[in-house]
Amino acid sequence: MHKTIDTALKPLQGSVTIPGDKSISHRAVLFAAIAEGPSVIKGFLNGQDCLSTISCMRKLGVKIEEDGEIIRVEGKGLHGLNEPSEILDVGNSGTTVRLLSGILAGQSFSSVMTGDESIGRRPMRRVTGPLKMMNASIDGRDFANYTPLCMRGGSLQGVHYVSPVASAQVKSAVLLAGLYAQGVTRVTEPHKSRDHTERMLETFGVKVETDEVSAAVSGGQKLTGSEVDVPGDVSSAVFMLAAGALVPGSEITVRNVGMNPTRTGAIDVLKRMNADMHIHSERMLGGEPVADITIKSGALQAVTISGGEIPRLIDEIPVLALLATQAEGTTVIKDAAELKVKETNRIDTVVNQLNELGADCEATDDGMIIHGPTPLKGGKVESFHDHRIGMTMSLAGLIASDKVLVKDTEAIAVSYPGFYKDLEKLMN
Ligand SMILES: O=C(O)C1=C[C@@H](OP(=O)(O)O)[C@@H](O)[C@H](O)C1
Ligand SMILES: C=C(OP(=O)(O)O)C(=O)O
Repeated sequence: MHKTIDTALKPLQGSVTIPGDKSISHRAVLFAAIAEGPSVIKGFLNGQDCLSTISCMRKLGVKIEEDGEIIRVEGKGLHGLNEPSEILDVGNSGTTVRLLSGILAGQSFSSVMTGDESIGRRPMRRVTGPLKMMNASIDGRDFANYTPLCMRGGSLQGVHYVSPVASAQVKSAVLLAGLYAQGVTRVTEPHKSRDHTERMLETFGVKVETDEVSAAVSGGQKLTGSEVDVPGDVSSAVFMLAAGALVPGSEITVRNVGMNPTRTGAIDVLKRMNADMHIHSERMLGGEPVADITIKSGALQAVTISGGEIPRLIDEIPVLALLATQAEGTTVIKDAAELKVKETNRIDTVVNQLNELGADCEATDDGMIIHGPTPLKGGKVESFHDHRIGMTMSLAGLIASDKVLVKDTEAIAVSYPGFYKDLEKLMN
């Protein structure tokens, strides 16, 4: 499916409510499945990735009822999952394959996970390595680095894993395996990654010990079924905020934005870019901070984005790059080599597709350099089946001088199925 985006002829106005957080929705289903007793998840994201998590857990024998944004899960307890008779298909979801690896590492049965072509290119040794250190038996292409992964676990031993990458998927997989392991399992990262696992394990009754860059659990702790309220996904909200910042004369409000400090790097960057933004109605929802954000369009300044800030905005870099094409000065994004192992190599795809429309971006080894402001022109661009690239290029179409055709936009349903509907609401 291709989508043609027309230049926005009038300012955006009004408000949208941001749908559920993808990271939190995955975790809610996974943790509820291995908890004892029923759980109810409210505000669940019905994106393709989270639906892949539901489908894998069903194949492991978990009863899950879907009722729009409300999901009911009959927990099976830590040791109640069944050996699956079919291959577990994670679709396009890195979070599903990596977090589920941690749970499957604790099962004495055999299971096989695979996913789409993009998943088949993403590195899995970062999780299978530490899980093997804990005593899980895992095989796959290139010595368990690529899917399909074949796992048989059980009898795990706790470890202190010092991860070379700041990755919440690695941290979560190891901590989940740690629930099945003898003794204490600790993960230390170079920078703090999103901490939804630590927060939600506590909601399910597990004691997690944390400090700035480490998290630890003791094995054998059971989870108790719970009620989870999923806040809106800040990663999706940033697309709407960018639309409001870019289309001249706009003033919009995005509601229900998850404001977990491990996720709000892009909000900090928008402030540094001088975006006219007001954060209000701050509140707590399901153990996570939430707010509404009003933004007006206006002149933007170039910024430098690097270091410990990168994990706090890793998924927002494509759209921040688009904003940088319209900012005064040179934006430098570095320390972001992780972008190369996402759904696409997001350094190359972002730089090449923005340049197709007349931007002035250069790829570097660990990021990109963007010279702005440059007017964007119409054209045909690829999403390469990467949801974040599809949304970024669609927003480029709003400010380009002519129509932009974005290819394969169905991928957007991976994280934000209502993206065009929300955008159209702001355009009417
Ligand atoms: O744990 C999570 O829910 C996620 C962690 C991040 O990946 P890494 O752990 O690879 O950094 C992020 O890019 C992904 O969209 C979701
Ligand atoms: C990288 C992403 O997700 P995942 O790793 O779950 O595929 C993303 O949502 O941008």
